[in-house]
Amino acid sequence: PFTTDFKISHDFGFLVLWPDVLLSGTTVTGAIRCLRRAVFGEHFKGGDGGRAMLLGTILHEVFQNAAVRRDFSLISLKQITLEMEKQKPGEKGSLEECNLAVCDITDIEESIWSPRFGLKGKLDVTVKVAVQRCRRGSGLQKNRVATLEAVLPLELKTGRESNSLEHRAQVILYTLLSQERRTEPGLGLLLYLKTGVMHPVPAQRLDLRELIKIRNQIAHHLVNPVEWRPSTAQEVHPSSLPPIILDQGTCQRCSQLRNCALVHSPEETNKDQVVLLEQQIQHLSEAHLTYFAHWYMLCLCSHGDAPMLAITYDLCREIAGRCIRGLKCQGPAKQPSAGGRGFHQRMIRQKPTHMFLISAGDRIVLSQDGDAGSLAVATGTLLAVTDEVVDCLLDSDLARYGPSATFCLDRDDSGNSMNSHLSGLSHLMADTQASCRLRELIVDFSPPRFLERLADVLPPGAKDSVAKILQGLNRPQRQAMKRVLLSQDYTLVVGMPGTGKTTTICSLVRILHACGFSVLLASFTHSAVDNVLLKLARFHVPFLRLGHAEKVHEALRSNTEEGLCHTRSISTLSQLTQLYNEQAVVATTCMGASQHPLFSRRRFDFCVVDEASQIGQLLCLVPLLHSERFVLVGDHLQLPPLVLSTKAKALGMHESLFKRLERHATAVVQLNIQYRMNREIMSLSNELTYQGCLTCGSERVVNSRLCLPHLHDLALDPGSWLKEALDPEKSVVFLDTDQAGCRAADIGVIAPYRQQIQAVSELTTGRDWAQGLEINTVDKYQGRDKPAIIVSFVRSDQGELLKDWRRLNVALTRAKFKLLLLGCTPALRNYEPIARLLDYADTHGLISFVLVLNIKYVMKVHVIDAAL
Ligand SMILES: Nc1ncnc2c1ncn2[C@@H]1O[C@H](COP(=O)(O)OP(=O)(O)OP(=O)(O)O)[C@@H](O)[C@H]1O
Repeated sequence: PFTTDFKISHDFGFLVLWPDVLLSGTTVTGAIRCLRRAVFGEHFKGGDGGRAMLLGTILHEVFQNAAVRRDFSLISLKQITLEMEKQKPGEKGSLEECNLAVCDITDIEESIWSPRFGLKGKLDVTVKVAVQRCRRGSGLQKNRVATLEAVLPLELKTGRESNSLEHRAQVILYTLLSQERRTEPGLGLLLYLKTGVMHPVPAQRLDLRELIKIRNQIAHHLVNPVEWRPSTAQEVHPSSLPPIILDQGTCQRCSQLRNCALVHSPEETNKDQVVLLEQQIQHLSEAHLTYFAHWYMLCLCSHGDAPMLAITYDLCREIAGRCIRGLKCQGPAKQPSAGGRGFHQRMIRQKPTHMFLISAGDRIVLSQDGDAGSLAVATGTLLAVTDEVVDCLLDSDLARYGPSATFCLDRDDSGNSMNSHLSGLSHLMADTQASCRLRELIVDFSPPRFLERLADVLPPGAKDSVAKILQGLNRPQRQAMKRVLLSQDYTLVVGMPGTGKTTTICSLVRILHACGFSVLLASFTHSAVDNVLLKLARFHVPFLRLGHAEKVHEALRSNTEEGLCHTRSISTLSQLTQLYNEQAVVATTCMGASQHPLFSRRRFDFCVVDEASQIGQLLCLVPLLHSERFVLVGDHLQLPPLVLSTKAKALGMHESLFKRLERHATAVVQLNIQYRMNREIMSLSNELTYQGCLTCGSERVVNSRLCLPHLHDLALDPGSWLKEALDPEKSVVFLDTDQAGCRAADIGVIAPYRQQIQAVSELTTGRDWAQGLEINTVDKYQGRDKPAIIVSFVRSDQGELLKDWRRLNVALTRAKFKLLLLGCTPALRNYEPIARLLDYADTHGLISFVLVLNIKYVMKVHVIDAAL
């Protein structure tokens, strides 16, 4: 039970600062030698790796598999098996007064999050041991041997047997994590796979205290990444970092050396260190360093504002749609298809609660319901969700908790996307040819170069196939193909709403492929990548889809690495290398491009990035680092990158790379022929955003109307607002609620606020007539469309979201045949973009009547909606 008084003494208790910052054992122990490196390690993740880490991972896995089977002779990788066989745990355990034998394996990769100690981690192996303890005494009690059973964390080490401070410290921290699940073990085990020697590591209070102190220092630096000094010109500055250590040897081998050099200031270094650090950045100009400093600070700002631990036991979470409680496993977990990994678990929902902040594809974390001690028993991905069931891919099997256990599912926000952004920034500053060229284009704004003649790039043999692909395209789309083929550096393709971006990208990839170029296709989300690939697959262009198979569209799984390895029976490293090298088209998310080993050995002729105006500037750099030329497809007049931190946004973090490079008009081609909206709906966006530049692709598009076959059966009163609102000939109707006092919260499909969506969903969830009705924010609708859209503007007072004209533009360009806008015109006139829209609607007779609404009519709206 919580009290307000906590007592910490020499012998009892720890002071844990910022307990919501969960740090891994590796991070804390890494800080023993250099605290600064540990802080950088959390910011610029992914710097370590290489052969040693790969071997380590393989060895861990082989050992863990053998341990689970309790048979160290059966592993298919024979060479390693032989070594493993000699290294069974328990053979050489020794501690002066402890004789210890492993009797059972309780768990493998047990994941534990501990907000109590501010730590998290995965225990390599959790073992049950029998400890024979020799009790010293006198007389008859002399040298009595007691056998105790205990469950202990066992840490595997694959490198040299050092029994080092860091290794022991890691085990000690795992004894703290273990306390979240069972009684304090007071002891952990350290097993060196190379020699087979196992060291028992007692968790002494003094060691624990020192390690918690180090953890607190790292947490302090992570929580306070920037300082606000309002009196200075810049106002916000990076906070001071832990000091640079004075050990040249350690620094020279450090994976964070470049990042350390990029942020160091001369006054914090000694003479020798200055030389070492300056060497790392001597290739950079003042402008490059300024770019680095600016974006580094933006990332820190945004990181400092990000919520820390998503899972606090807050009763409001369920009501706010942030979690699903009361989930029960429906039968045992299945193994995923085609060599996939993890546990495919279907869970039954006890009631269909709303969950607006979690959707398929999200990273999730499962905790045991109502038991703070069993936080994060599994993590994974949400595959699908209905009112009745939830399908997840998990990293551990929930069977061990028994059939009656109930779980709570939360979105896992602990993974920090800032790492990928900073990794992009750090690589941009590297001393390589590719980074140097990108710096010239992006930081120095060197004008992009173009060839004069297509004949210089088009191989004669490809002419016919290229001409055939071009046939299906309209003039601006063909123009875009030509510009890309002539480009030496980059092209920006502006895809206005409904202008066939996917068709254009797909044709572009086909043409580049036909010309013999290799292409890296990237986007922000998995679904956007798959969207293009699904189209591409129809044209039989071979491609490799990187990414976890379970996150990839079912129809594309045979093109994933797992799928291709399976169908081609790839089992050796050289076969895998060949697969990586021979694929002319490779597709990935931007984040995926920062992690996959393929990118350490391969460059592409072109990189095509979809949704580029919505991708953060630094994240967009990640795939570009692996190609000679790039094409960004987007529209900066639609939604910009999402930046949650208001401070970072105010300082310019929402500037996409697409927007930054748009200053070079020669690089820009516009797609302005659209196939989505009829003329009336399109005219709103033309008036508001595109200055009349957007045109309809055909007469059919111009005159298309919503088809309502049952409209006449409804016998609506002549002159009623509903009759007018549903009239297919009136493609745009603005329902003015000013005098009627209608609660706008009662109607709507697109709304700018989550609370509004929640309110409307509560009225419709589970009702037959609302089946398939989609209610969402503008942001979730970007890139999509529907035959009819109802936009509820909601507010009758000032609000930030409505001020964003790009958001308004997206809301107005989702409907194909019918757009109903609902709002209070006098209030909405306070927003400049909407005022312009209202003027336009007014002069074109689109604001047709004042609405008098009561609850009867609300129900009618829904009934009619079902009839659509
Ligand atoms: N050149 C064209 N001629 C005829 N129809 C086209 C052409 N280009 C695209 N379309 C049509 O336009 C519609 C939208 O195209 P597509 O699926 O490529 O766009 P999208 O990427 O979903 O839309 P957006 O441009 O809004 O992102 C499709 O029905 C497609 O067939």
